[in-house]
Amino acid sequence: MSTKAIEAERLTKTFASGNKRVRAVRGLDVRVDPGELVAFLGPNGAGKTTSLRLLTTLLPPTEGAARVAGRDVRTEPAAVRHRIGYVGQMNSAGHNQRVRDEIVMQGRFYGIDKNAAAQRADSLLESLELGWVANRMVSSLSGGQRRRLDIAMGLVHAPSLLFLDEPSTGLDPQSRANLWRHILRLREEYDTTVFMTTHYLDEADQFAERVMVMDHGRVIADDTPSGLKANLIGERVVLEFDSHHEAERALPHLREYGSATGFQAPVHHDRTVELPVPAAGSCLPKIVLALERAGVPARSTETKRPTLDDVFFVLTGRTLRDTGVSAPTETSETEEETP
Ligand SMILES: Nc1ncnc2c1ncn2[C@@H]1O[C@H](COP(=O)(O)OP(=O)(O)OP(=O)(O)O)[C@@H](O)[C@H]1O
Repeated sequence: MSTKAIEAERLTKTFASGNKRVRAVRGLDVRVDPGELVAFLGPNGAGKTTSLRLLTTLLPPTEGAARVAGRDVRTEPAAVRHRIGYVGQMNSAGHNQRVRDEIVMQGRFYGIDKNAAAQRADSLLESLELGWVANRMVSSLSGGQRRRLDIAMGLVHAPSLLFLDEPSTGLDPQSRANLWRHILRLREEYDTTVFMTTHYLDEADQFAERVMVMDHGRVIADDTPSGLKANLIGERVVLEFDSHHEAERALPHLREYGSATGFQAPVHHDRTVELPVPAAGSCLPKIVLALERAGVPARSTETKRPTLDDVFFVLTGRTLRDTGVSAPTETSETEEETP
């Protein structure tokens, strides 16, 4: 039996849209180990939500197979649903319910008895720091509290695997940070595997153990954030010289150094030269020494480390902004503090 939390092979979804066929997901292969936190990134329309809906049995695949939480999405969809939590992009809780009642009701929906559902609700309310709003109406919660309630509802039946579709979209930076603190704590407390989509590359970089990038329905990269950055971009050292002329004089030495070590060509701009290197820590002292020996010492040096934005650009030819994803919403909402 599979020990993977998610194991999908050649998962495919084709939609009929008028007389056209939209190939939203084209042969998705995913393997996620228990306990991993995987971020699924991609431009708008890349196929992320459709993939999540296939893995959570909300959509049947056109082709391919997947086992999620040990069960087959085609033949055992009910068993899969019982074993996973899914938090979609829209809030699911009812506005006119009290927060705690909403979680208990969700637990009852999953067949948990009344006492156990109440106990679970209390424990989740505490973990997510929502205990003090337990008796408030859902409609009175802030955006960040609402999102945490969604997560509590997704976890009420103690699933080992949680799918989150853009959990932090629309939250202000403080609420995003707060939400993340809770997601990470829940992982520690309950050992939950998390598979999530996000448009915030900084979040994926900081919190995900693995990043999968999807474009045009296919996974085009799958690695740790640092692996993606090192393998696709590498680091760059920026050398500043006393003048444009000095920088020009240094160029042949840097080209020579670059070609001897297999680096890409240096880029000259006014008094600075930028040189791609695999690891600045070990290369920089050698470069500085080579320039001193050649009589064109650098005035200052700086190391530029790539971001996931750089990776995204190299992979898709676009920045997330180009793809139509709006910048983080700076809402005026401020997360209320626990009194
Ligand atoms: N029910 C549907 N019928 C027809 N086409 C669909 C349907 N659902 C999704 N699509 C199309 O499938 C493609 C992938 O959509 P999907 O929502 O999975 O992308 P996404 O990566 O989640 O995008 P976003 O970042 O905007 O949420 C898009 O071209 C979309 O228009």
